[in-house]
Amino acid sequence: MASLTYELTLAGLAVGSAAALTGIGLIVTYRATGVLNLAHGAVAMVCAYVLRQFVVEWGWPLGLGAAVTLLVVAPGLGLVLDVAVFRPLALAGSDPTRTLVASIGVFVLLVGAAALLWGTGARDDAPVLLGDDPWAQLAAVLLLACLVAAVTRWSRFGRELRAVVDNRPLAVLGGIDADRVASAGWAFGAFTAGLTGVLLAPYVRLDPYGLPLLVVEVIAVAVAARMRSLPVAIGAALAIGVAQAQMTRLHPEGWAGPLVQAVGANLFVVALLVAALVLPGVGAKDSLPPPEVARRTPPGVWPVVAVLFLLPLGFAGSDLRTSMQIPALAIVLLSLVVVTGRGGQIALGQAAYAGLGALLTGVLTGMGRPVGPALLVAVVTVAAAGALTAWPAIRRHGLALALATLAVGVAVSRFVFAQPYATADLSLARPEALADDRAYYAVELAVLAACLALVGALRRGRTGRALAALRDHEPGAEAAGVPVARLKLAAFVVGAALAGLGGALGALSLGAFDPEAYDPVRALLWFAAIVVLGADSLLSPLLGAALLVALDAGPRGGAAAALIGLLATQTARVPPLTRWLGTDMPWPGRRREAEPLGGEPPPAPPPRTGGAGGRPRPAAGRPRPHAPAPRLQAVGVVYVYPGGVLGLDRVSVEVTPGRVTAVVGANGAGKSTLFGCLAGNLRPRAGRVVLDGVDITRRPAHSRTRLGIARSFQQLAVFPSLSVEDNVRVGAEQSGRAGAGSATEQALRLFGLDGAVRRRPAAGLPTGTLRRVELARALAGRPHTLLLDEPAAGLDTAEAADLARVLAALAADGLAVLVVEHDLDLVAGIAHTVHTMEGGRILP
Ligand SMILES: Nc1ncnc2c1ncn2[C@@H]1O[C@H](COP(=O)(O)OP(=O)(O)OP(=O)(O)O)[C@@H](O)[C@H]1O
Repeated sequence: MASLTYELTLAGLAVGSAAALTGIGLIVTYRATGVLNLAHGAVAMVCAYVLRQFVVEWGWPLGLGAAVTLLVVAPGLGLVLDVAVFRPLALAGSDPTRTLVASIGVFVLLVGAAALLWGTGARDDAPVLLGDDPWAQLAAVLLLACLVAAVTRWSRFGRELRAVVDNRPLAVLGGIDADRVASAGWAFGAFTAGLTGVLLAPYVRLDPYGLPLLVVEVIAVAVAARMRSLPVAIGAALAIGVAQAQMTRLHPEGWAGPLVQAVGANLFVVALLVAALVLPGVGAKDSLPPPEVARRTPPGVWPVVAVLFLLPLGFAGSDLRTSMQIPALAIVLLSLVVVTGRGGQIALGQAAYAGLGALLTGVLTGMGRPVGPALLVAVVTVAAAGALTAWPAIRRHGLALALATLAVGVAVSRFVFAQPYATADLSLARPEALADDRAYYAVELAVLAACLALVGALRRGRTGRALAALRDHEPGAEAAGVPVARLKLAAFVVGAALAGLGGALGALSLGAFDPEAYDPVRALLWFAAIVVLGADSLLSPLLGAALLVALDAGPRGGAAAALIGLLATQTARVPPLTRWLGTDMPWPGRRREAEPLGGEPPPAPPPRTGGAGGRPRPAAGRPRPHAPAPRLQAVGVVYVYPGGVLGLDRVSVEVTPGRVTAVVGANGAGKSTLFGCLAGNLRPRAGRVVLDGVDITRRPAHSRTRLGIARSFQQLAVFPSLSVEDNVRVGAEQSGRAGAGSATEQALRLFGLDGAVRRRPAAGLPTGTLRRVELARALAGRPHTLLLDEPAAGLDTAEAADLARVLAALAADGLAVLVVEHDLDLVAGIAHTVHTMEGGRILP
């Protein structure tokens, strides 16, 4: 027994050391470049193919082939990725999320290129470099880790690397060539990827898909190490490797048997799930950047598309069968328009929902249920699964969200689609009436048209505006009253249902369940496709599905992946394709600097005040708050930041109806912290926030907005892709009060935004105009209390004076106004009460 334990431990160490190698490569690249390279495994796969090409195909000696592969090809590939993909993105001022999309593009491009060059079949003759001696592998890993540690600790390059990692702009100012550091990071990362690839290739099937995904699973060890600690990554990799090997001894009887074995064989996937869904998220809190400007599709485009989609009705045989994949895939891609295009959420697990839809339909029809009801039950079940899996993901952003959705996709693929107990003997027979391919294609088209109409209506209406607001500026959307968590969940649920429906229709067209069709790599390809075509466009799914099916129907697979991948790596240079058709100008596009309205001067802010007793009063058009205005109070509020900094120390303050209350103080005095506690973005450790006697301390931000407490932001929080009118409308619609239309009109009029500017997208309008848009949005919800965080920031003197008049008038009209402001002139002119803060306290 002891010897079996020893043998299994050795086997586990071999797997663990390969995983540790990946962890080292991922962490070093991330530290040097800020990029978590999802394509690490694809680089590993390409290097394994290259070594095989040298040694098996061309007959080179193994040593020479390995040296050229590891010391020339792999670092060279890393440098090419740096120069051709990631540096241009950094120079274009790209955000981490776009960089993430580029790394997905590299993944898809390399997988596609490998399929084109070497075919999609698995090779079992990859050369063996170190043998299966785990000690040799372990020694190689430890040697490499020591080398990395020594270089980073003691060499000049190491000092530069640490400086760049700590603060890149500061390092550059200090004369460090950050590009050189990044290039070295890419070259080293690619070298470790290459080493992993050539070590693993003989023991796993070498094909374009398997190895890259295997390496994706191992990202768990880098996440567990918080993308920082090499010893933790190596320890986690070895521990999981050994535990996975030891689990092969378990053979429980009964229903748990296959499940335990599946877990045992996929412990890295379990670790990825835990790392992505349970551990705190890694990476910056970015979302996809919003599209710049919404454009209308020219009227001629849709009829042309309709005719093209009707053409296959005249086809027969294999052409028709191939065409039948297009509407099904278009529905799957449409799910990404909802989640990614409109909702701005990264979704890398859609293949799982598509596959589950197909699988459940197959199981139900296999049990004798008719196809229609089976499809319906399958879609509803997949929607529920979407809710379940999205729940842990919805509080994550950017990289963390990408990993969470990817982990779900990989887990479903490994634990469901790859398991014989789930997919054995599954066939999907169409009903008699739809046995004819042409009839089935017609039904698919009808379903696709219905889905397009549904998503189109969703995008145009109140939910579509709220989703766009969420995508454009999440805190701003929350402040406007959008229930962010619920809306994200709804987007993921609708997305899962659409993906499930498309997946089921695709499987029904084939008459079989093909697990390869729902491989997690597909999900990456679909995501990249919808992003490069234009994520917030109804045309993209149609174009994307036609492109992917047509290209992959050719003699060699991989052409579609290569093309889409290439485009996804070039988002800094190539705009989304549907832009040429005049549809929604979608992401990606650089956010433009604020620029004046071409030709049209910004309308003058409305000093529409005046009235009895010399007190300013806004025009009768102001959206009226509910009366009488309740009183907002902070009572003994204490707030402590996670690092232990005391933000607020027993602060009590009252925001009184009909008065302007100002809070002033030096930088770091605690003004923004107080603001956050009142608005609901920060939860106090002690004390209460009270509205008209009711404790609202635990109410989230959007719910406080619905109670009548509106806020503005220090940094502008408008929704750039929406028009001025829609920005304001979101505030009116989400406040939960009736009469959104008239409230929008009144707010637009009050702030002089009811002219031609109302139809302009907020992107690119001058700061002064955007401040008014933000205030109009806040007032459109008919609040009784207005919290303003440095409202004069970025305004010129005239604009600040106009703002002061409006605020005074609003207070005169009964509103409770709190202003946190540096501009003491503004405060002196309008405030009835001024509090001074210092060191987290209100001075007596
Ligand atoms: N996220 C954070 N983590 C840790 N400490 C923080 C954080 N945000 C603020 N602080 C600290 O809390 C204290 C209060 O900061 P706060 O931002 O509320 O001040 P402020 O008066 O609004 O300053 P400013 O005018 O510069 O915005 C400061 O000491 C600040 O350094």
